[in-house]
Amino acid sequence: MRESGPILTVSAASCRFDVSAPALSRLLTREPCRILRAVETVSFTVERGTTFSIVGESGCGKSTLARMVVGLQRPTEGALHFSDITRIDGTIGPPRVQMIFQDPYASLNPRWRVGDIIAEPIRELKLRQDEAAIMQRVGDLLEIVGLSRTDASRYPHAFSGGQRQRISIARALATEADFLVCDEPTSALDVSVQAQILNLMVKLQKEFGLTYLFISHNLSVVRHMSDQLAIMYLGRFVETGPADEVFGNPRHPYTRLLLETIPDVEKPNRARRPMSGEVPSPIAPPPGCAFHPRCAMAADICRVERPPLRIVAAGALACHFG
Ligand SMILES: Nc1ncnc2c1ncn2[C@@H]1O[C@H](COP(=O)(O)OP(=O)(O)OP(=O)(O)O)[C@@H](O)[C@H]1O
Repeated sequence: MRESGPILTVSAASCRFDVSAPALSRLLTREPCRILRAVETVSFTVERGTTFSIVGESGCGKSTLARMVVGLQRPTEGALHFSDITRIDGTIGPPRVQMIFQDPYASLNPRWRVGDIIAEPIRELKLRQDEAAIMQRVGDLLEIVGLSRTDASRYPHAFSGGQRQRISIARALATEADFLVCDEPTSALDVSVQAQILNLMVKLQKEFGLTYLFISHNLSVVRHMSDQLAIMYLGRFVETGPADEVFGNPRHPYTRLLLETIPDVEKPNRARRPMSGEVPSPIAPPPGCAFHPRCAMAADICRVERPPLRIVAAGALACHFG
């Protein structure tokens, strides 16, 4: 039974959106076509049972990449491939992929009881035969995520944000998912609740051998749960590698900038540098290295030549000076 090895391989995947004005209006105004490059030639593999995190500021293409992985968005170029896996019950096939969204208020149907929300995928996928077995499984799942069996009869509005995110996780597990794409799953929650949900996710990963693709704008959120880390800027990966290495020895000036904005629990009085500058438009990215307008190290070459992502130590880096 293969329990390790790549579960997802993404090969030079790009996603471009045509955001041009309607043809007639372009004809009249002579405005050219406008192509927005949300994700540009991104390649990576995710190993089974591990967490691969993608971090970057708002608008850098993280959600578009997540949507491509779950099949909600087709890549305009490149390919994504899930490897077949062998499950505990001996069945072989592609992994079941589920997404956990940022907003646990919007992602649960307010008119459904929690029990029906979690039971729906079990019924849909015919994972249990009779109603008693379905409700037994719903109760088990509620307990697995730290809620109580009796919560099945309540409606989502009766729960806090953190509890709702637990319900979302239970619903994802109800499909017997192997691979969870988590798009900012804790960013709508209070800091103390964030830690509880992250701890739950780590526990579930160990218990069920889950694989996570974890998306966040906040490096501190992914710090303790990532195996591999990719830093994304304007649609491209600029630094990748084992999480310990990227945190311990950040090479890209953008990674260092992201790290400087994290509060340091050991040095609470250290001045936190705010993020300077804005992410440029993905419709008209700057020439050369897209980060150069915000980079304190930028030299002439950075303004004209885009640094390719090249192998450095156990990871990869796109910087002329790394
Ligand atoms: N369907 C679409 N049509 C046109 N542009 C889009 C579409 N979806 C995303 N974009 C654009 O693609 C770029 C990347 O967006 P995306 O949501 O992937 O970034 P993000 O890093 O997840 O940001 P956020 O954290 O704010 O969601 C943005 O400029 C966004 O406006």
